[in-house]
Amino acid sequence: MNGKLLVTFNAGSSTVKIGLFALDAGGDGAPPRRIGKGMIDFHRAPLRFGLTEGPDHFDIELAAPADGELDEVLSEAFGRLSWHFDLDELAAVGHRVVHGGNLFATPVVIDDAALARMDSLTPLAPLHQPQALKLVRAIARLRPGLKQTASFDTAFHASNADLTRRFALPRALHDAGVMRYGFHGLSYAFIAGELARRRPDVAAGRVVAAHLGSGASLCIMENGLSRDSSMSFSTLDGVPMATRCGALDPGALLYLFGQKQQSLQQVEDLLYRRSGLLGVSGISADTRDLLASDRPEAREALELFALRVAGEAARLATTAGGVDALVFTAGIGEHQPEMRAMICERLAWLGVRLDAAKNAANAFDITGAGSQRDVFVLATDEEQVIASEAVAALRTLADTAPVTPERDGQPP
Ligand SMILES: Nc1ncnc2c1ncn2[C@@H]1O[C@H](COP(=O)(O)OP(=O)(O)O)[C@@H](O)[C@H]1O
Ligand SMILES: CC(=O)OP(=O)(O)O
Ligand SMILES: [Mg+2]
Repeated sequence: MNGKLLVTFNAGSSTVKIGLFALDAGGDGAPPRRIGKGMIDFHRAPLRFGLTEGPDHFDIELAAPADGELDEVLSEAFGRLSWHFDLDELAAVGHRVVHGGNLFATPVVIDDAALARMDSLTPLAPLHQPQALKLVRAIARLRPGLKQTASFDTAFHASNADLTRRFALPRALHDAGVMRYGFHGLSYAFIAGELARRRPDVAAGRVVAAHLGSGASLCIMENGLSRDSSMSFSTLDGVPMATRCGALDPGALLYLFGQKQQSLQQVEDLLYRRSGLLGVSGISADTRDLLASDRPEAREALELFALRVAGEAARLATTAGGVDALVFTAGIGEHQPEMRAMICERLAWLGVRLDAAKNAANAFDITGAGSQRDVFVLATDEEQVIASEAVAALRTLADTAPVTPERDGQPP
């Protein structure tokens, strides 16, 4: 593989997280070493660009680009990177692509055909897929010939049993791909690896990992392999999220379309952007604001979140025939003791007990005295997984032609 540098983009629902990795660390087979990180936050945009140089670390801040400005922002970013690095040293850019459907079970080097297939899954992840693919196309225009890779959220759940993946719909629909996929797989892959490193005894068992961020889901892993998860066909299912509704009676949709004569666009906007914590509280999509509020609607949104997260943990335990440990991760999971306590109180019947002081300190092991399940807090790192998968994809598919530069939305 040529090049010693790797840039990663993790396009989530409310932010794009950027990673800068060195590939020269420790010789062949060593994981990419993170040397920089950054963020485009679409809600709390710093509206400036910066690259702060530490002893061996770069902090990158990018303006949240308005429509049509992405190329300029990225061009500036590559320009600034070139002050510090020879951009010919750039081996690839790795992307998180949320939906791989049943089209992608492993990371790939992106070519025109792969890009078209990823595009075809956009309706199933409208908050995520367009952002990631916009970045792919913008980078193809800016640096034609540079290899780009895609790592899929869905791929980690390929180990789920056929029965688990099935909706109770006619078989033909399942065969056509209408099934449970599961998301946040890059995060769960990182958690599985980190837990195996720190507590191999626990990782070998049945572990419910709760990725609680803007998007939120839970996954039960057995010996590090996904057995079931709360998100399914799209990024709407499972627990309530910042602005997404989580599991909903499909009869409510029939009512909205039929009796209320709502359009597809109105219902999509309602379910993806106006529901969840924002919809229930009417105050904010951010749990920090809700915890700080004394309004009863804020409390109700948080209680509903905790109830549904605990309920999913119990359902997932049924899939695996039990649960030995819980792991909390992502923004809420890593930083919010109050929310972890609310969820664990609802799992007290399972013998879950927290150590209040360790929980308050966001410690790794927050298991309380007499608890029948271990409880942990782990910081996730999706970018590290994207970087490792990019290296793997480049090794196996070294000859793939890179994406043809084109304007957004126009055929090549
Ligand atoms: N340092 C923090 N302290 C408290 N809450 C946090 C912190 N960071 C993130 N959160 C909470 O986590 C949620 C966002 O999760 P995050 O994983 O950062 O989002 P995303 O899914 O966009 O990556 C918000 O509800 C926010 O309040
Ligand atoms: C799949 C998903 O919801 O991702 P995020 O949490 O990044 O929005
Ligand atoms: Mg996220």
